[in-house]
Amino acid sequence: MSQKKVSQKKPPFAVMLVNLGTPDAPTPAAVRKYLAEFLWDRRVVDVPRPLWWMILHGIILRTRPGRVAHNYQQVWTEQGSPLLAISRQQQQALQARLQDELGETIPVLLAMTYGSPSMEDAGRELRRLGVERLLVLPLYPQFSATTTAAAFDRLAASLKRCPHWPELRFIRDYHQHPAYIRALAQSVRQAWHQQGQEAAKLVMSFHGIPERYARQGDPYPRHCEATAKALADELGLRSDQWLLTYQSRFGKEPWLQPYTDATLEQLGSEKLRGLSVICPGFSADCLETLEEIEGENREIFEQAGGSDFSYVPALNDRPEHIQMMVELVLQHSQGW
Ligand SMILES: C=CC1=C(C)c2cc3[nH]c(cc4nc(cc5[nH]c(cc1n2)c(C)c5CCC(=O)O)C(CCC(=O)O)=C4C)c(C)c3C=C
Ligand SMILES: [Fe+2]
Ligand SMILES: [Fe+2]
Repeated sequence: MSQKKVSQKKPPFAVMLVNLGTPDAPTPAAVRKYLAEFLWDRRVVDVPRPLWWMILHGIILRTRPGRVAHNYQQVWTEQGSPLLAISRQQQQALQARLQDELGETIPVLLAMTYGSPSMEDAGRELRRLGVERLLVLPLYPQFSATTTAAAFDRLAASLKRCPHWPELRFIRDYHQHPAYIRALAQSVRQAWHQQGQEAAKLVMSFHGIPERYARQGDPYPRHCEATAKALADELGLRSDQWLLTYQSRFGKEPWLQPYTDATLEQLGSEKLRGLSVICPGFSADCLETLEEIEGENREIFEQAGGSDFSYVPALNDRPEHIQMMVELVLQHSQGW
């Protein structure tokens, strides 16, 4: 969006939406560059550096980018990567809604932890606008050190050589926020209304992390469990109507379980008719939802014998999602 159109009067504060980041193009070279930055972060992979450098550069970055670039090609849009295109829509919609709500321009910037737009890009824009207070909203409803803390590290690194710090507030998570749970429930009800009936089962699939990280204290699985339970309660589901699973496993060590793909294979083999999958931890549709769930996991379920699969899209720029962001911003900017 055109951040240059913002008026010259100093805004009372600005909001920075943060998400993971995505390759610049669905090509092996661009995916290699993205994975090289992302997978080098110790918050993401904590294997000792010399060994990890050899594995990453000697094996993973030689073999994975070709296959993953092919996957990105399946979901790429005219506006580029879905994650970036949808994040831009969220940015525009939030700025417009804040303008309506507060009657003044609150600049909303977008920054990615990896790749572009970078935190430095956002920092330059903040300086141009004369912003002195910054509210950072990482679009990860559930806290994990692998995502939320990594975003914080990246922000701190971008400020290391910055002589003009803004006052900072950082939203840690919103995994049980009523407006978030309501928005998720509404998206499920709408999907079921459009398909003419409720699904027999709702699978709530979250991105996984290594089990070891949770044992070391990452509260992420507790946050996912709380979100899933709150969503099930909001929808009035019985305990046999929903399941919590974890997707996107990477590497050889055990990740959080049950795994989404194994669960869907099992449900398919039981000849389940009517399965909806929602991914509440993804605020924007991306490779992991569109290709892995709507593509790959649908196929696993159907090939095992299941039928009537549906994927409930991420909250993206749905009005209830943007309203939730407005509520978070108003709550966390008090006194500014
Ligand atoms: C290697 C370890 C990984 C951890 C830990 C991890 C945690 C994690 N990731 C997300 C959200 C997203 N991940 C996405 C892609 C993606 N994730 C990993 C690895 C880990 N993620 C990889 C290697 C990739 C790239 C694709 C691939 O090579 O398979 C994305 C999608 C990005 C896009 O461009 O669309 C998101 C979003 C969360 C929420 C999370 C922990 C809670
Ligand atoms: Fe990931
Ligand atoms: Fe994946």
